[in-house]
Amino acid sequence: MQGSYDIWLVLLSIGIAVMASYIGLDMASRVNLAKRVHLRQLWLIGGTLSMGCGIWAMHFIGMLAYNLPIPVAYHIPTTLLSLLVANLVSGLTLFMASRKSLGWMKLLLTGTIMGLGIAAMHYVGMSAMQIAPTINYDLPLFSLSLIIAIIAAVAALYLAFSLRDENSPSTIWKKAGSAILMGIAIVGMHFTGMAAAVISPDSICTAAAPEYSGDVLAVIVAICSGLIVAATLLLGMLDARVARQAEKEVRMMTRELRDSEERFRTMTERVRDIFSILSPEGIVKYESPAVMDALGYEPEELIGNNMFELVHPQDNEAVQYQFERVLAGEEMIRPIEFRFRHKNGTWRILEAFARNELANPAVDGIVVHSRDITEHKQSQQTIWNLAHHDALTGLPNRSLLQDRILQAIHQAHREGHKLAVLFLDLDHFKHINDSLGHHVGDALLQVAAQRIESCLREGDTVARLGGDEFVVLLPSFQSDADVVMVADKILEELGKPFEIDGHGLHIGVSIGISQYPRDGKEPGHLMRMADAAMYHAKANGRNNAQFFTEQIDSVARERLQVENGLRLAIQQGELRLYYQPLVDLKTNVVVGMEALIRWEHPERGLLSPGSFVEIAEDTGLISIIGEWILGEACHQAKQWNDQGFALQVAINLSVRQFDSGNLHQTIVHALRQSGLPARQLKLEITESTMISNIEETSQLLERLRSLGIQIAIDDFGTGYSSLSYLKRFPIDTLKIDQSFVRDIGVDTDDEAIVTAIIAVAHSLKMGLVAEGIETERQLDFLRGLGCDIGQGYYFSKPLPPDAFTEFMKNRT
Ligand SMILES: Nc1nc2c(ncn2[C@@H]2O[C@@H]3COP(=O)(O)O[C@H]4[C@@H](O)[C@H](n5cnc6c(=O)[nH]c(N)nc65)O[C@@H]4COP(=O)(O)O[C@H]3[C@H]2O)c(=O)[nH]1
Repeated sequence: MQGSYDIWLVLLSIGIAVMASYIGLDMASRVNLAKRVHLRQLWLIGGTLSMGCGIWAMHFIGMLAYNLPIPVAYHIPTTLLSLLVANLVSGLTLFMASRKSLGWMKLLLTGTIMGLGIAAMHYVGMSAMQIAPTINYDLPLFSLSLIIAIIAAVAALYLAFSLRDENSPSTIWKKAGSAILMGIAIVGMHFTGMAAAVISPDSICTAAAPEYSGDVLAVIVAICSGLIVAATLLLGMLDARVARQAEKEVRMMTRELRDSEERFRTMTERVRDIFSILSPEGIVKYESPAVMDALGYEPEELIGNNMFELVHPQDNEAVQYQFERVLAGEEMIRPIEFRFRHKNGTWRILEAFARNELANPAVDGIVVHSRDITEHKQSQQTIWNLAHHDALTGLPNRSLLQDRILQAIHQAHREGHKLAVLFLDLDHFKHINDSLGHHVGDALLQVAAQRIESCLREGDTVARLGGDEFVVLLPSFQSDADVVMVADKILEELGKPFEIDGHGLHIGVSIGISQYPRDGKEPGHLMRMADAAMYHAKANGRNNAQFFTEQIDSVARERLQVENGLRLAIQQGELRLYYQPLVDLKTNVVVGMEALIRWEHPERGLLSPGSFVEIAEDTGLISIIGEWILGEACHQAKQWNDQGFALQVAINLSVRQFDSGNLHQTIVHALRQSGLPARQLKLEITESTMISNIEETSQLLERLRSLGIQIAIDDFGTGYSSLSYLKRFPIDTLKIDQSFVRDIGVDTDDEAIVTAIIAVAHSLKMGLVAEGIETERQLDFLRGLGCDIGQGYYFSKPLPPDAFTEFMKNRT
């Protein structure tokens, strides 16, 4: 029996096949893309039903499209069975398409099962036709329908699997194309199967009466399944749209997040500052990479650890306190500094700011921004040390000492105890420094500093003020005996010989002690009092310690008064030069005079040099005074020259004038200004001046002598110079000190010394001046030994210029 096809129903079945295929592809994606398990299950069930119903509807409508000349009825349970098969096949397709992987073997096997399943649905559906005799099948076409079904199933599965991950707008078209292909293949299988059916020409409908008209059934099935398919499609499209929208938003947010993360990372990675996020308990939640460079830790090593465990124990409480304040919502105005353990075990100094970001869900912690300031601190410390310490000995300098004394005074005041300041001046240091050179002097000071330190306890301070002056601060003591004990220890230590650069050196120390609150209440005052006591110790024979007393105070005050008065005296012209004649002992002719300074004090009258020259030397005022003396003496000598008294003027030079560096210039200036010939100028220096800085002094004297100026050694015999110096220095005259002359006729020892000095001078072809001649006997003795020139009260006391002029006039 031959049937005919209703073309509209055929087209409808093709349409439904294509839609069902599309649903299959779409559902595979949806199942795969669903993130949650229950969503996957929902899409799987929904997809199975709509795809199964779609395929089944295509098949059933395809069957209805075939019009037989006899009425056809369908056995409902069998028809429903075919529907079940269609759904099982769909379920299997979607399940397999949503698997993680699908190898070729699995694909072929599953595809074959599915193909056979679709065929089974078809042939089960066919068997629902209630006609007799039963339908036979043409084997080749039947086989072809199976092959088409399998190929279509494999292709469908492959496409569903490969397109499932794609979710771009173009995927819709890919899916649509694939769905058309698949739909045609399924329809092809169906109609091949239909073509394989051989219906006997005498077939009749076995049903009593057809339960439903084929057309009505087709429309109902088509509408129902179409609705299911369309609803599923709509749902899928809607879902896709929502998903695309959501995805777009997620993409935008992701981009923004990525950008901001990038910005944050750039900020935290490229800067040397460390950013940390801590929990309220101090547990590290985030650490920026800079922590590696600064503190040696990988960020991961710190995350999860308590930050406070790495803070220096001494700083921990302060850091915790600050952290608690931030936790309480306080804002930090100034950064906190603390030591933090580097991975290598050393301590680094960090400066940190913390901000409470607990309320910010994106941070949810305390943000700490810290910076390693160790180097900065160290250089600050170095600068501070340089500014507050003596470069040679490394001891605190004057400025730091004053600060320490001040602190100690505050503490002593609070706690009601006493403190002591010991002023130390090394004895004979200058001599060693000048004679053996600065390098020996420096080394001596360094060793002396160490020895002083070794006598002190922790908390005491020893400072170097410069030169050979040291100050010891004892911030607390009970009785004077404690201070005496320290002073004695220092005296003992510095009294031991020093072995420096191959020289065995002996020095001592003079110590002056002042104490708070008895002697003064502020650092400068205490230092001055200790200094005054130290002078007293020096005057007391050196190498001893003296407490400050009222009597010392008056001496110190006196010195201060003289110093201040002397400054005024220079400005107000109170200084005078007196002249004492020098007489040729053979001819009794005045050949020269010695210029001797006097201070015409407005209240105290005429003061002799003994009361102010030493102070002028100590304070450095001697440089200005010495310059004035040179100018004045040369000027006066030139005047006498002009009056016909061509005399040589002798001027005393202080050792400090040699230190000034401009002595040569000053002398030349005085000679040029006055017009006095250089040969009429004689410079008197003491033995100690001569041996201080031997090289420089001898060179300077040599230069002066080359101008025609004469050099005399004053007070010869009282110093400790070696006779060998006499040969090394350019000396014209030796002046025998008056202490030897005074005892001529009294002390034979002194007479012997005078005799020896005269013999030495003669043998070295030097001139001789004996000073302090007061008696005829002294004069005779000296004259008898061949002494050239004499000076003393016997001839004249030092005279002011006018009197000296008179004296000269009277002599001629
Ligand atoms: N008892 C006694 N004394 C006599 C006799 N003949 C001279 N004299 C004193 O002996 C001192 C000699 O001076 P000098 O040894 O250079 O010792 C000087 C000198 O070292 C220093 N001096 C004086 N004038 C100057 C000066 O212009 N510059 C410097 N740098 N020092 C000076 O002061 C010292 C003392 O000077 P004057 O008091 O002027 O004391 C002078 C003088 O007045 C005498 O027969 N009997």
